[in-house]
Amino acid sequence: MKTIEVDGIKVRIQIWDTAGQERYQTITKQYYRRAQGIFLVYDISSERSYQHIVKWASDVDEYAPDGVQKILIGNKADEEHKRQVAKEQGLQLAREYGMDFYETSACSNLNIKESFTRLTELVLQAHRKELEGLRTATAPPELTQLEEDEQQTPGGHDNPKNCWC
Ligand SMILES: Nc1nc2c(ncn2[C@@H]2O[C@H](COP(=O)(O)OP(=O)(O)OP(=O)(O)O)[C@@H](O)[C@H]2O)c(=O)[nH]1
Repeated sequence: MKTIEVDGIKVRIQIWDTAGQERYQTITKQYYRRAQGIFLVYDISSERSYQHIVKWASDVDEYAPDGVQKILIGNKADEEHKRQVAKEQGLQLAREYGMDFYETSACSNLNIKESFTRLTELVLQAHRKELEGLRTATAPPELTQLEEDEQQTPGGHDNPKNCWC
């Protein structure tokens, strides 16, 4: 559990680290079910881990709820001398999936806070949109009509021709 502040709001996030190994896959899939945000992480010093992202992404599509927010991460950015995956490859893949992308380092604390803050922001935004959708769908018809009429009124108080008093 971690509390972080996003847009002045204190948000308590619960972080789960799934096992990457194949033999734990049955358990891993259960983590997806209630996730609101997911980091897909590869290791910039391992081309193989980058290739594996396709598999992770398809599992997420299959098992995570619709509307889950995702960010692609290239970790171990401190290991530049061992780099096998160019930053542009990460950016390209993230673009294909429509995700944000960060290169991070858990060792040198590069972009760790930034990526968690961004994912939390995306989850909050999605949650707000969902609430807004529900609010509109359940608003009484008269209220909806009134709101639409108000929006169509040109000028408002500054326009004497449209004065309602
Ligand atoms: N240099 C470097 N090493 C890292 C970094 N992050 C993790 N490691 C090392 O990479 C190894 C694997 O880290 P884990 O956190 O166990 O990786 P994981 O993906 O959770 O592994 P699984 O649980 O097996 O899926 C450990 O030796 C870590 O110390 C990083 O940013 N830079």
